[in-house]
Amino acid sequence: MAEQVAAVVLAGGLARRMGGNDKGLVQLGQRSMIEYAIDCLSAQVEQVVINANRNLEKYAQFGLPLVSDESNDFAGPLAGVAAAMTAVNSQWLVSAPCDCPLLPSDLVERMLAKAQQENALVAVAHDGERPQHVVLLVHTSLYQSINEFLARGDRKIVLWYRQHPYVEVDFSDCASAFVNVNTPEQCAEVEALLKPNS
Ligand SMILES: Nc1nc2c(ncn2[C@@H]2O[C@H](COP(=O)(O)OP(=O)(O)OP(=O)(O)O)[C@@H](O)[C@H]2O)c(=O)[nH]1
Ligand SMILES: [Mg+2]
Repeated sequence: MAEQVAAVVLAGGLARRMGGNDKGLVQLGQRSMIEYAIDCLSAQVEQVVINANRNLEKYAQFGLPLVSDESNDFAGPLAGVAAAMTAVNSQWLVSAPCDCPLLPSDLVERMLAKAQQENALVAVAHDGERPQHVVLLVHTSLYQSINEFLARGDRKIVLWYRQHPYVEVDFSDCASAFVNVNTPEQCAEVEALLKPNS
């Protein structure tokens, strides 16, 4: 287990493509969508926190620390990363969205190894076709940098991390691990990929 890394599962968005239903709580197979990412990350780091902005009493049932964005204007996933940094005391924070139920079981070790090897402060997962902008490893010393970026009204994660030494981490060997469930139709597609009883 990577002790110097904590993780946040981001569930703070509006989920408009899911008809506004809180995406982390949408049923996928036998469970709430967020539980897949929670389980995957809990096996890789000591501390996992949930970032959510609605239905907090329902998210509390997962028994993990819960943090909401510091502002209530839905400033995007980076706001969730910053909020999570206030709840952890690790050197690094990994973020993953609640709508990626098939994440790699070696996500954290590969992100950390590459960041350390390249002296980077941010690592971004790359599936071979595109960077996965919300699957990040971020050094927690960048907390203030995120808040300054958001305070300027900026939102785009890629514009933020390009200001810092960053690396892309190649996960093209398991690209399907980043399958993203944004719509009810995608829920049905991904349910077909889940192991029985999961
Ligand atoms: N904390 C926080 N997380 C967000 C915010 N907006 C999006 N996210 C998270 O970022 C991740 C990727 O975003 P999307 O897949 O577009 O999710 P979304 O914005 O809820 O969904 P759409 O409205 O359909 O685009 C998801 O895990 C969201 O929960 C936000 O304003 N605050
Ligand atoms: Mg998504």
